[in-house]
Amino acid sequence: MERYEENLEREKEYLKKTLAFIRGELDREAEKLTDKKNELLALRKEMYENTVHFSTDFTRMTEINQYLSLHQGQTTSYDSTFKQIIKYKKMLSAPYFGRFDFTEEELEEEEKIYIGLHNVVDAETYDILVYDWRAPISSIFYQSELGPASYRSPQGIIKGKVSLKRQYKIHQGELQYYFDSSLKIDDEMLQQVLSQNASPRMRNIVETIQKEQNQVIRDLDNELLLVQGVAGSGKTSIALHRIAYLLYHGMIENLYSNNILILSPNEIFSQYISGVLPELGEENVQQITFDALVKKLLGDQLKVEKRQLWLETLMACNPSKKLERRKTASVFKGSRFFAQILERLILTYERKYIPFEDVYYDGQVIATKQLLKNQFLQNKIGRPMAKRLKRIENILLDRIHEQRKLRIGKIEKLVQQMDGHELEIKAFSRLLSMKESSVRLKKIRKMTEVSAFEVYRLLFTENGLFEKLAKEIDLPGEIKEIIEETKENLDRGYLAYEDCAPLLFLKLKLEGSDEFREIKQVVIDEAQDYTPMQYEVFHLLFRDSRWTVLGDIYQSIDREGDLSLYQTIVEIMAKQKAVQLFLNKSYRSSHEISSFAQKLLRCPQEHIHFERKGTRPAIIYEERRLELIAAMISRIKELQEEKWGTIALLCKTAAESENLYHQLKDVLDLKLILGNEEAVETGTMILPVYLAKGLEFDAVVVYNVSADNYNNAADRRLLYVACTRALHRLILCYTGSRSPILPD
Ligand SMILES: Nc1ncnc2c1ncn2[C@@H]1O[C@H](COP(=O)(O)OP(=O)(O)OP(=O)(O)O)[C@@H](O)[C@H]1O
Repeated sequence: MERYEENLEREKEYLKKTLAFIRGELDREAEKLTDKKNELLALRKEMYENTVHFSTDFTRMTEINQYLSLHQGQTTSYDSTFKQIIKYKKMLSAPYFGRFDFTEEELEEEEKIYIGLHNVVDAETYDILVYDWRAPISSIFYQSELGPASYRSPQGIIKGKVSLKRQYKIHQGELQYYFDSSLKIDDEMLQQVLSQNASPRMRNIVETIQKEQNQVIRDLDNELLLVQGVAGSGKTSIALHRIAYLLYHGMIENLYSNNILILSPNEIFSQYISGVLPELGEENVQQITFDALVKKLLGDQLKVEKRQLWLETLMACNPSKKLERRKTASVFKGSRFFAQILERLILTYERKYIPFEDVYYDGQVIATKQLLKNQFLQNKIGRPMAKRLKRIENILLDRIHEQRKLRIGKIEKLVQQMDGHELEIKAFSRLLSMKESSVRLKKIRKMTEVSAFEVYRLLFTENGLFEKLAKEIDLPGEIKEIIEETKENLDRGYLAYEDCAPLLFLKLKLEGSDEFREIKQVVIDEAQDYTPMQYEVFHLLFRDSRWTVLGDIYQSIDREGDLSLYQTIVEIMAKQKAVQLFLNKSYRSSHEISSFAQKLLRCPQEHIHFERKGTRPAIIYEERRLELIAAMISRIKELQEEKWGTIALLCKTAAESENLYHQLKDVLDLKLILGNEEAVETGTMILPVYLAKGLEFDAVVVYNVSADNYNNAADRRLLYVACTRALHRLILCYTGSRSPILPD
């Protein structure tokens, strides 16, 4: 104890010194900021006074440009000082959270390495008071135990010995306590973090990143990193910390926040995770949902079914032959077999369906049908079809242009012979020529314009074409009906959710795309929710990107998922260096909730839960619905009195959520979430399970777990998702007969 007190004093001294240094730096940076601001204002004034505000004069333009580039440089410098100030201010509350003592091999001196959110360096003495958690040496803190340890530095592997590992609880600049951990980042700290209330925004976990998580965060070797992790294993958290890590190292490799893209399941989720990167001192990166991608690439011309509507249809408890067929169609259209059919469709279209014709100009053939076709089919560098057709169009238009003068001359002669145009021969001739050109252009474009939608439609409308292209491919039993139903949809300009990815695939193959050229890193969360066809689309869109793909096959709600998905992704992305990692430990739910959720799965996964004791999940049964509602109200009121920050009442569908909301809203303080909200806030809310994917709540009440509502394999996975959203309390309630999925 005496020793602890002694060390505590020393640690307090170090903290005091570090804080004093940061305050000094803050003052200096603040001064710099004022100077930079004044310089910027002066430059703006000078620019305003000394340059013209509008000019087509080249020399004046260069002058303006010089000012603009100076202005841009000064603004960047101002921004970087401003960011540094924010970083220092944040660090005043807790400049670091851990320390380890390291002696490098062949060096005598032991170094005390303090780890925090950012580097704190004394530029005069070169002393590093705090190391950024992402610095190469900091990996030891997450990765190594006491004893021999090493880390990868830009100069190679550095070996040495760790003699101490310490963690601190610093609050508002005060050291409250510390403890030494001999083995791993101590459970005590993690216990504390995990016993907190859930937050409506995801938090950073930088102080307690675990060894297996650290491996994912710091992997720089692989171009494709796949992570299968159980519910609550930290996949989303890791994805965001990985982005922060990549950005830190990106300073060397020119990777900036605008080069990274997160594919997010929905807008609520996007909002939920949007705080982590700024908390880590980084700029947020772009997030996009699949629906938004469809809109971006296809525009507004078609009526497109969004994922949420598809899920709502899927979850509805009125099974019909049509719905079963749609599920089959959705699996098939999401498969690589269908991608193969679409590839064959493109080849067939190229050879048979482009209406090449002889092109005439001024009574002469300027290109024969055969010549055009030959030119088009010559494609040694694998250019997309639309680009090759455009090239042909340009060649034709160039040829026409060459002969246009002659043609106008001829038209003028004809006009001269006409009555009534003697005074306007030139103008009238030009008008006639323009009319001719417009008719001709239309004719040419009939050959050279290709619409992905029309090509897709052809597959379902042209008699026998689908069967012909599907040779040696196993088709679903009801393919005729599926073709017919797709045709009906397309004929009325309606694109079902399962047709979105195939149409995008076709469009990207036909036209190519430069839309996301700047993207170098794509992060896909909830990877199990995308079909192989969607991965084909991502591959075409983000051709030169590296990938971090994280998912849990047990949480796929619209299809049966299995581990083969990851192999499929490896094949589609075709990267030289790919690796798959597994995360089996879950951190979200209490021990009791985790064990309960595991029992829901028919084939329990390899799963370790973090030992945080809680209350056993409760299952409420009432004979009548009204009694059930009354029981639920009283339980939710209890939860509210217990002061849980976020309480979610989860229903199977949006329709059920809405219904229940209207029955409860006068007695309970609660919000209805149907997917259009900006974000989920604290309080009690009611929402469909599929919208709660990826989120978490202190307490979860799952409504209507009856045999009618939850009975098949898909319901099992949905219920698993629902239960694994809970941190501290889980209540399930039903009336009628109990779902057979629930454990005894
Ligand atoms: N190392 C850690 N330290 C502290 N908290 C952690 C750690 N790892 C995960 N958590 C916490 O566990 C919870 C679950 O994390 P996260 O949502 O990232 O998991 P997930 O694998 O994406 O979950 P799911 O697949 O169920 O949506 C979060 O509250 C997160 O803060």
